Amino acid sequence: MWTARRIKFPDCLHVTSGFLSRYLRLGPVTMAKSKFEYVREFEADDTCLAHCWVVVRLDGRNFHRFADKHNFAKPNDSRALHLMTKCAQTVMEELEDIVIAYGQSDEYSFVFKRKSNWFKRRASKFMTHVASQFASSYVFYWRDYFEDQPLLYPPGFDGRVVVYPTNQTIKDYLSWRQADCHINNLYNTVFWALVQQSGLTPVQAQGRLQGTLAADKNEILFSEFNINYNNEPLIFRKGTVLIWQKVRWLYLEKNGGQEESSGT
Ligand SMILES: Nc1nc2c(ncn2[C@@H]2O[C@H](COP(=O)(O)OP(=O)(O)OP(=O)(O)O)[C@@H](O)[C@H]2O)c(=O)[nH]1
Ligand SMILES: [Mg+2]
Ligand SMILES: [Mg+2]
Repeated sequence: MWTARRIKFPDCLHVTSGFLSRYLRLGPVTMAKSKFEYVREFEADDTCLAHCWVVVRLDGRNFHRFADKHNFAKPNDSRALHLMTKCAQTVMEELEDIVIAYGQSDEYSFVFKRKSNWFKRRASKFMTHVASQFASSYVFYWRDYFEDQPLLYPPGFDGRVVVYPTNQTIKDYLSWRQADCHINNLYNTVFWALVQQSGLTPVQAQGRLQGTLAADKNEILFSEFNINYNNEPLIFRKGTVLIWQKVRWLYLEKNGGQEESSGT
């Protein structure tokens, strides 16, 4: 049974540090070949297949609610999209070997180069580093994009890793995400026009759009709302691609003030 005992603070500190130092001293020596070593065998090998493109895709957790609570504009909130892109940019700058990123709505995909050996290609390392860097950036930069809208609770992002074996499959993956952006955005643009401009209820708007094809939706937008879908902003229709750009940068040499350029 535990009994409450009054320990003066310095005594307590002494006891704690004595305990710690004993364990730290023994730690490396005993743990290296201890009988406990076998537990490492429970760790799964999650090395991504060699020579393949590795994709980490993040997606906002329950962003339907998050968007509502934070008064995102419907169907697209430019602040939210640009904040997502700022986070993706931070991920690309802070982590290694990401060659391209693609984002739309509450998701971003990051493609690692085929020959990347970052963290020995362990999927869990790729995914957790991307997710944590992205989520912390989202909170860190929130105020830069949502000046008058306080962040009401911490957002979360799920992540998955998928490995693509050929250039064709990675191209098709990116095309698939972009097609998803297009289909959802066309639907949402008409849906919210019907609700916001024609006064339909969400259920009525949904009913009106049931069974319609892309051409029908374009027609509704044009004939009823004078909107040419092709003139909608590209960022809404196609999403955002981030790639590295080679730049020449100038610096001044200490002596002589001569300008030189260097490729990065
Ligand atoms: N109003 C508004 N909502 C957005 C915007 N971007 C994303 N969303 C919301 O975020 C949702 C993203 O869809 P999903 O990722 O499929 O759904 P989710 O609610 O995040 O749920 P899970 O991903 O399954 O956790 C959309 O359905 C919208 O409700 C935006 O710019 N404006
Ligand atoms: Mg989501
Ligand atoms: Mg999503």
